[in-house]
This record gives sequence, C-alpha cells and structure tokens, in this order.
Amino acid sequence: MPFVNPQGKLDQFFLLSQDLFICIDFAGILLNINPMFENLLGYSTSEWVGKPCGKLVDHRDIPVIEEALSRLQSHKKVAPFDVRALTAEGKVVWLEVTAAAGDRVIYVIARDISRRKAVEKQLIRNQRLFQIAGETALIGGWYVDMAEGLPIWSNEVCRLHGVPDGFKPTIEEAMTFYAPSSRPRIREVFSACCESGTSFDEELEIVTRQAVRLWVRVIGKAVRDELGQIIQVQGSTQNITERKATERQLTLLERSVEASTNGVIIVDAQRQDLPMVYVNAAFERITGYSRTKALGQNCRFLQGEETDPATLAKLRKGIYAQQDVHVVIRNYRCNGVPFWNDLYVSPVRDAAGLVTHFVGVQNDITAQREYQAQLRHNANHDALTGLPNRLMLDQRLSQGCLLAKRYRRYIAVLFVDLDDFKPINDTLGHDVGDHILIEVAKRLEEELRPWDTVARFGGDEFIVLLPDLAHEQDVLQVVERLLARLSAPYWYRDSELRITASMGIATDDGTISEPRQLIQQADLAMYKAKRQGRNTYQWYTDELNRKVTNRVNLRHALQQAIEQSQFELHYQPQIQGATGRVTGVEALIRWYHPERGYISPAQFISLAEDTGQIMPISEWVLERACRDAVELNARTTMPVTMAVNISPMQFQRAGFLLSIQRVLEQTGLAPDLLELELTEGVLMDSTEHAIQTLQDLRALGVHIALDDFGTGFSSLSYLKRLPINKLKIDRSFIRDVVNDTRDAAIVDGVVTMAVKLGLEVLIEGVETAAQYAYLNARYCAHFQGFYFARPMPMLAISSYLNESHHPRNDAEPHPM
Ligand SMILES: Nc1nc2c(ncn2[C@@H]2O[C@H](COP(=O)(O)O[C@H]3[C@@H](O)[C@H](n4cnc5c(=O)[nH]c(N)nc54)O[C@@H]3COP(=O)(O)O)[C@@H](O)[C@H]2O)c(=O)[nH]1
Repeated sequence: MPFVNPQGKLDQFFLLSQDLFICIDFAGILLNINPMFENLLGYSTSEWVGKPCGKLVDHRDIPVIEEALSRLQSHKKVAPFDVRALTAEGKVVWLEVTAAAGDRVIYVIARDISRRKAVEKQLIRNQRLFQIAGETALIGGWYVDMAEGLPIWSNEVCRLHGVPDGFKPTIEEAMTFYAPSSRPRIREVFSACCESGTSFDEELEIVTRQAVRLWVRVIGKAVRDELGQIIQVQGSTQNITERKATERQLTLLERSVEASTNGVIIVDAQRQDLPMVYVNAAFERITGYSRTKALGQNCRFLQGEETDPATLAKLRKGIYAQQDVHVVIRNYRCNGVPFWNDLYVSPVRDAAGLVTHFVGVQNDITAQREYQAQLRHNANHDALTGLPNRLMLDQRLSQGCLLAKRYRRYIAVLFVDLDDFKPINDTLGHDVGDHILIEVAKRLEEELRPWDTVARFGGDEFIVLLPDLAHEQDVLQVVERLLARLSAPYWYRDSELRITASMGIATDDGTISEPRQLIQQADLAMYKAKRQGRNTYQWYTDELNRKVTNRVNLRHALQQAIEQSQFELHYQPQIQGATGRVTGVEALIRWYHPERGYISPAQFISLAEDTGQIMPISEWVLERACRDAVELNARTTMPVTMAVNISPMQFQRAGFLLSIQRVLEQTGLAPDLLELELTEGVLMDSTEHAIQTLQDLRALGVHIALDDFGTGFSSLSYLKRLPINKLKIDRSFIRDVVNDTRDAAIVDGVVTMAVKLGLEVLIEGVETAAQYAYLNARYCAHFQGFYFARPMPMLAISSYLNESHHPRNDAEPHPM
C-alpha cells in the first residue's frame, strides 16, 4: 500500500527522503517502505512487504524491537532507539529509529547512523586506550578552567594522590599535596602558566593522603581561545618514583665509579674492535688520556714495547671466552712513561645473558711494584754504595763457580780491604768515610767488566768476583789495575785524601764444593798482604791456610791458658858491665801447655795482641813480676830492678797509668824498682799522648826502657823528647858485632848518642865471651844475654841473685 497523502505532498517527501520511511501494522508486518529503504538495505519493496520487521534486524536487537512494538501496541510512546539492520549483502547498518502509532498503522522513521556509531566506537576505544596508557604509565590528566578555577583530575591523578576517583580539590587544596620542598616551585610555574601561558615540565615530590612520598613529573600548558585569552591550563601528572629511585641509584653508581681511585673502562662488546664507551676520571689521571681521546678506541693503544705477549694472550683469551680475567700488564701513559696496570676485566650481560659490554677495573700499581723492587734491591744491596751485599754475593759466587766449571774457566775472588780507613773515619768524620767508600765502589766497578761482581762485604771490605778467567794468572792484571786505581787521590770538598788497599786473591776452577771458602781464603791472603806492608796483594796458599788454622787453634788454647793459669814468669838477669853486679832482671812470660810443653812468647804474644787476649795476660804479668820483685829485693842486699815488657795495647789503654799505680800500691814495690820496657812502635803511635803518659810514669818514679832499639824506623828527632831512662840495643846488632864493622859502627853510634842524651844503655843478646869482652871494653853499659844466664824460674833467679857477683853464669842453660 502506497504511502499516500491526500494532497500528494507527503508522497513526494516519502519518496525523496534520505531517511527510511516504513509503515508497519500492529503485528509488526511491513506494509510499506520508501525507496531509501531499497537503497540503503539493498532489498526490493516487493521482497519485504508483508514480512515481519523483526527479520530486518540483527538478532541481538530483536528484544529491542519487540519491546518497542509492545509499547506501541498499547499506544504508549516509544523513545528513539538504535538497532542494527542487516543489508541484503549481510552487512550491519546502524539505524536510529523513531516510531509512533497511528490509528491503524505504526509509522517508523529510521536514519542511518552507522558513521556516528563508528565514531562513537572509535572514541570509546580511544578512551580505553588512553585509560590503559595512563594506568600503565601512571600518567593522569588534569585541567583547570580559568572561568571556574577548579582543577579536574582524571582517575589516575586521583589514584596518584590517594583520593577516590572523581575527587575534586580546590587549587589550594591541590597545592597542599605537594611536599613542602616542592610547593614553592609548583606555585611559581602554575601561576606563570596561568598568567603568561608559560608551559612547565617539572619533577616534584608529592605526599599522598596516606602520607606516602612520591615523585611526579608534572607537565602543564595553557589553552587559549580564538582571541588568545588563556581559558584553561591542562596537563599531566606522572608517577616517576621508581624512575627517580633508579636514577638516584644510577647517579650514585656513576658518582662512585667517577670517584673511584681505580680506573674504570667500559667497552662495547657488540661493536667491532671493542671500542671504549666509557672511562672514568681515574682512567684519565692514570693514563693521561682525556675521555675525548680515549672513547671510541680499543684499549690496545695503552700497550707498548715492553708489554708482555704472554700477559696479552691471557687477556685476549679471557675476553674471547667472555670470562673474568685478571692480569698485571705493562701499559703506557700518554707521555710514553710505562706503568704497571693491575687489570680486572669482566663481561657485562643483558637480561637475556648476552654479553653487551666488558668492564675493566684498572689499578696503577707502579709505585707498589717499585717499592717491592726497592725492597728486593735493598735486601740484596748495600744502602751506602748500592753494591750487591753479602746475600747477593753468595748467589753470584755460586753462579760464578757453576759457570767456571761448565766453561772450564777460572773464578777469582779478591778480598779488598782499605788500609788505615778507620783513622779517616774517626778523625775526619763519617761523611768523609762514606764519601771514600762510595768512591771506592765506583772505581772498582769502573775497572771491571759487566759480568764481574763487586760487593760490599762490610765496613771497608769489598769482594770482587771475576768469574770468567782463561788463566789463573789473568787475575793479576786486574788486581794491579785495581790497586793503582784505588791509590789515586780522593777529593772531598777540595781536600785531597790518600788511601790504599790490600788485596787477597783466591782462585778456583769452579769445582770447589763450598764456594764460600774462596772468600775465607781471599780474606786470609788479604791479611797476609796487610802484614806485608799494605797497598799490595797476596795469593792464598795452602801454607797460608795452615798457618791461619794453627793461629786459630793457638787462640783457643791461649784462652784456656788464661782461664786455667798456665803461665809462669821466668827472669833473665841484667848485669852492670862496670861492676859485674846484677842490677836487674827482665820478666819473660812462659806458657806451659799441659800437652805441648813450653810455648815461646814469640809464638803467642803477637796473636794475643791481635785478639786482645794480651790484656788479661799483661795484667797478670805485671802483678806477678811486681810481687816477685818485692820478694827478690827482700832477699838481696843491693836493689834489683824488675823490667816488664809492656804491650802496645796495654800502654794505649785508658787507665794504664792507674793500673801501674794500683799494682805498685798493692804489691808494695818501690816505683824506681819497676822498669817498663816499651818498643819504638808503641811510642810512635800518637806520640803526644805517649809522651804525656811517659812523663806521668816518670813522675811516679817508674823507669822506662826503650826496647829493641834500632829495629824500628823511628826518627831520632823524637827520641830527645821522650822521657826515658834507658835504651836497650837490639840483639840483632850484637850477633856479629865483633866481626862486622857495620854492626860495630851502629852499636858505637847508638851508645854514643845515648850517653850524650844522658840515657843508660843495655846491650841485649850477649851470647859469647868475645862479644862481652869487646863490648865491655868499649862501653859503660848494662848487659843481658845467654852468656850470663838464660831466663829462669823464680826459685832459680832467687838463688842466682844470692850468689856472689858473676860476670857470667856457667850453669846449664835453662830449657827456654
Ligand atoms: N808483652 C810482653 N812481651 C813479652 C813478655 N815476655 C816475653 N815477651 C816478648 O816475647 C818475645 C820473646 O821473648 P822470649 O822468647 O822470652 O825471648 C827473650 C829472651 O829469652 C831472649 N834472649 C835473651 N838473651 C838472649 C840471647 O843472648 N840470645 C838470644 N837469641 N835471645 C836472647 O830475648 C827475649 C827478650 O827480648 P826483649 O824483650 O827485647 O828484651 C820478646 O819480644 C819479648 O819481649 C811479656 O810478659 N809481655
């Protein structure tokens, strides 16, 4: 049935309308439809007229249709509603339906709202996505309309502040959510935005309603109308607490790494050639390379000539295997100076376990290494001269012996001892002494080949090792060169100093079982050189060794003798030529060894001098002799002088004078009955002090005799200054005095000089009647010698003295 209007006008509207016009009965059967129905849904009018309208809609919307139909059947009004209609092609078209009931039919107008529905759907989807983004990124939106002045918060913003969704604060209330420290800033930037439209982007701290402190990023910008007036400020608030904590952590880590005294390097493991992507300040300080120069380069630019290839290989292997690796590597600073780099390299993995970087931690241990090297050097070297010390000498000596043995060469050991170094040290001071020792070390080193060794052995002793001699005799060239070089003048602050050295030589072909013995042998030889006048050398021999061994044994025996009182005193008479009277006796020590019998003082006195054992011996002699002198004088009518030999050490000891005084007091011997026999050598050392001591002794009343006169090389000029009483002419001039005119001339000269100096003369070593007759006829002197009597024990001398005056004693000579 056509949709007809009596005027026909409505028909036209029906036909031309862009909306669907449908006429249905109260049962919902389609009665009429307009052309737009056909256009939109693709059905022909004939196809649908007479069919239920419910068939047109999507099955989900049938209840909506039924509801509307029901209301219209009851003549109730129906509000416009939306349904989905199905096109002939099966597509869905959204229709907005307006329906009204007529008397007999229902009039329906439907409009295609598919576009609008699509936009709405898109809008909803967008809103949802926005909501998801906000919830995920913890970003909420807000705005403040200038007209209303009230902030509008999104749900996310509400959640951030710990308030229920839809919470509507005032601006002031919104401000109070900011932490006191952030509040001034948000006020400032918000006001600026409201007033001048300045956008802001701030990271500030808020305190939620539950008093939880959160960091937020607040972004705001002004919205203007078409006239440019600010009508709204809108923005976002994002919870960045976690990011801030991470940032703080990262900042802390970065600052720590930057502040580290160790160099830190990070290299990119994913890029070719592993370029450095980070170096810290310590790296710059240690290497001298700035970050700009270092970044982008491979670490190998720190390596150089002395970098150990094995260490490098270890480093590369660790990196290749993506493992931790630790090396101490020789690296070079920017200025070319090498340093020791204590380097730890570790791989850095991402979440998936892939090595993205390597981190290197380096420590400059150059100073530590140098200190260790210095310690090692100090342990093996002498601090003053820098020469190897005994420890290193031992190593070099053993090595030298091995080399000599392997290459069939000779090793020579030179023991070098400076002559009279001690007086230089004592009188000129240790600075001068040190200077000389350093200079000696330098000269020795300069004269030797690089593979020879010079070591400081002690005080003024040096050892030279020559480990590569073709012939033993080759050592002599070196020794002579060294002696000459060492005796050249030394200069200290414009003063010239002279010093020489004595050297002992020991050689071996490297087969010696105990290399240290070579040093002992050279030492022995050096002592021999000393005794032979210094500034010379001596070669070690087995004979020398034997002598030294004997000396060592003798020393032990002598000590026992002191402890076990194995000494005796024998006395040899001294005769006045003119009267034949015994005017004195000389006390001569005898050592009676329980196994070896009598041992001559000639064998042990000089050793006792060297070892200091002379002191207890001398004290015993002096006291014994004084006591015996008292006893002898008690038995004789004429006074008998007791002559006692005084050793150099005894004389030079402080307190010598006191010891004489004490003995005289203790024994009660009259001082003028004591005669001290001193040799020229004793008086030559520190003459002034010696003269003073002699004067003091003379003041005590003690007599002084100068023993062995003529054997020393002392100047006669000092003789006149010596406060002595007597000269004892040495027996070496007496042996041939009768036949040798030169000896006779010497004796003649000495006696004449002595007389002129007002000194008494004693001629010792008179062994024959001819000697006595010759001498007694010429000189007014005293005599001593085997011709008169040999030294004899106390008992014998006592009897001897009690006998009448004898020009000689014809009794059997005493065993000594
Ligand atoms: N510091 C001390 N030195 C002492 C002491 N006792 C001895 N000595 C010194 O030891 C050296 C050797 O002494 P000795 O073996 O006793 O020889 C003395 C005489 O026996 C020896 N003599 C005496 N007359 C003759 C002689 O006619 N012919 C000869 N071949 N020898 C003789 O001379 C020694 C005494 O010499 P001197 O002392 O120079 O008068 C010797 O140097 C002693 O000094 C001691 O207690 N302390």
